[in-house]
Amino acid sequence: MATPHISAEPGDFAPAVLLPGDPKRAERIAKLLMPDARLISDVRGALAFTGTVDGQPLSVMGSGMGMPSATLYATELYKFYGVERIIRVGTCGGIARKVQVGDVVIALGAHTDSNMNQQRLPGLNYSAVASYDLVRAAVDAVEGDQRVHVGMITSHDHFYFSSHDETWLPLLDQYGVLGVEMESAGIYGAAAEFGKQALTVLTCSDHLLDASHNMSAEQRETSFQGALRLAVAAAHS
Ligand SMILES: O=P(O)(O)O[C@H]1O[C@H](CO)[C@@H](O)[C@H]1O
Ligand SMILES: O=c1cc[nH]c(=O)[nH]1
Repeated sequence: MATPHISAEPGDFAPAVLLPGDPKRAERIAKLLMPDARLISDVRGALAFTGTVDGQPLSVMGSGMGMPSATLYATELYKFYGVERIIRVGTCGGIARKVQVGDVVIALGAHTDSNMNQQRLPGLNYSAVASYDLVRAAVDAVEGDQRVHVGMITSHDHFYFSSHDETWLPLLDQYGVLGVEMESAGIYGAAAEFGKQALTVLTCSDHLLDASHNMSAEQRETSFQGALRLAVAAAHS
């Protein structure tokens, strides 16, 4: 029973799926965590793998960039493959001054300039929030001096436009927004639609108010170990 966008068979996905944006990051994560990982879908290059971590099944799949793409995959995983929890493992641009490049951000909730969730509940400014149990499991897994922030992020449609606007940034900082990315509000909305769980754990790859320590493109795809450990803890909690 393939879907239009996933060629896996029923039972191929584990109940918990890590969902990075980049399919190559999905492949790196699968190789890093699961010696027994097998490719279960590659439609449109959205690579998906399933294996085990410490004896527990886990899947990892690339979502592509932006809410339309990530929400489409989240919907098909929840609705057709029996997936119970999705943990996005991504990067974000830092907004709050206390967030430094390399820090981890656990997204309690995601504001958004997208209207995808408004289409679900017309007339409502829907609040897209993470699953409390997953937040708690990720926070419980923080060790020692690991720099981790827990709070709100914002999910934007544009990479190059509104979130980088000089008038917006101080306001977002004032209102406690930790960082910006492009998928979580959509994924959290899909989880709510199907009564499932979702969480986003991000690595700050660049800072919108101070570009001096920004990661290179390669670092953005390889500097996710700290976030990954928290994501796996939440996946298997
Ligand atoms: O690193 P990923 O997970 O792709 O996340 C961020 O990076 C991409 C933009 O460069 C967007 O997908 C944004 O959400
Ligand atoms: O969406 C994103 C992701 C990383 N950095 C940004 O500035 N924006």
